[in-house]
Amino acid sequence: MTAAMQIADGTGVETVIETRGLTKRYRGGQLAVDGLDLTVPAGSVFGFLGPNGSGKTTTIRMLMGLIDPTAGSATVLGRPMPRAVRTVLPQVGALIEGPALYGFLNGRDNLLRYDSADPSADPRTRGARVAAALDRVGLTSAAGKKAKAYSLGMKQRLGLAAALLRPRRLLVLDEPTNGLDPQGMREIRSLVRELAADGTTVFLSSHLLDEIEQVCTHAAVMAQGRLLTQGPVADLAAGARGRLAVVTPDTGDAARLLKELGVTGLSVEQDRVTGELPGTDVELAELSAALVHGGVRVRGFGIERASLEDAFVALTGEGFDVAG
Ligand SMILES: Nc1ncnc2c1ncn2[C@@H]1O[C@H](COP(=O)(O)OP(=O)(O)OP(=O)(O)O)[C@@H](O)[C@H]1O
Repeated sequence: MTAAMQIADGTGVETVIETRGLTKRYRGGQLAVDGLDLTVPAGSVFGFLGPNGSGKTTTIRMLMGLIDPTAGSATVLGRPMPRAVRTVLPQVGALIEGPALYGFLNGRDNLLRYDSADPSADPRTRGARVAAALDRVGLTSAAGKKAKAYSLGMKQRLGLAAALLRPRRLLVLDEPTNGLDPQGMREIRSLVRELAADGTTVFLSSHLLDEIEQVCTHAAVMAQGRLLTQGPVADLAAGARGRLAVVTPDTGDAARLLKELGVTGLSVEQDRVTGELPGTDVELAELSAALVHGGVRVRGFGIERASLEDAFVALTGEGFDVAG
């Protein structure tokens, strides 16, 4: 790692994106991002999660130096943005609000065009670079097809290929799977995993909790311009307590007994009863013994792992509703 990266306070973890009090108020008065303190560790796949309109794109545009913050500061790869935009951006591959492609050119020619727009790219090795990028995103066989005939997923992949024409330390992807079908989503996800395995830090925004859980090591959760929480995905999910789940044909009796034992938020579905444990010091063995004692035929008993969605609900007191 180079000296250009920062060492986060006390932790020894290198950070590739760091913001302090980052704030954006648009001219119309809209406070889109409000005092954001974000820390993205090197080597992470960092999910920037929030419903539509929560300020994700605005944050990314500030990080990339496309718009100026109203207040606060941001460093990317250890350099202040937007001041160091010229030194930082060549090291960052970005895919923001869909790739800019020429529909009348085929995939390969689109990439050749991108590469020739880069003054530091050696024209003698251009063909090889483009071929490698096409291969990386699985577009080699479709390279001769016009980009306008590409599916949305292929267009996204071509955009990613353009971002990968040179080695990058950081990839910034704004809603990379937006509008894709499940197959397209899987392709992008596996590509992100491969890139991360090669050591590239990936920062991606999404309004899909599920996606963040599947692909990200770390996440930050935004709502209405503010950061609700950030950290390793496993820790975020663990922050929300799992639900007790009992599988039994005697759901009525089970629900009644569990209620007496202090379990709240009970819900019954077919042969399952789930609910919130009354406290952290509850003996699960006692609960199951009480059920059996009460004549309930217990076929399954345990705590269901909390998901990021549970954590989000616990944080906001509401579901992960996507507005708009
Ligand atoms: N150029 C602009 N001028 C004024 N307000 C804006 C502008 N761009 C965004 N906003 C507002 O700022 C808020 C945050 O928008 P932003 O696009 O950053 O959210 P987002 O989380 O990226 O959502 P989406 O996924 O829908 O893009 C929204 O209320 C939006 O209406």
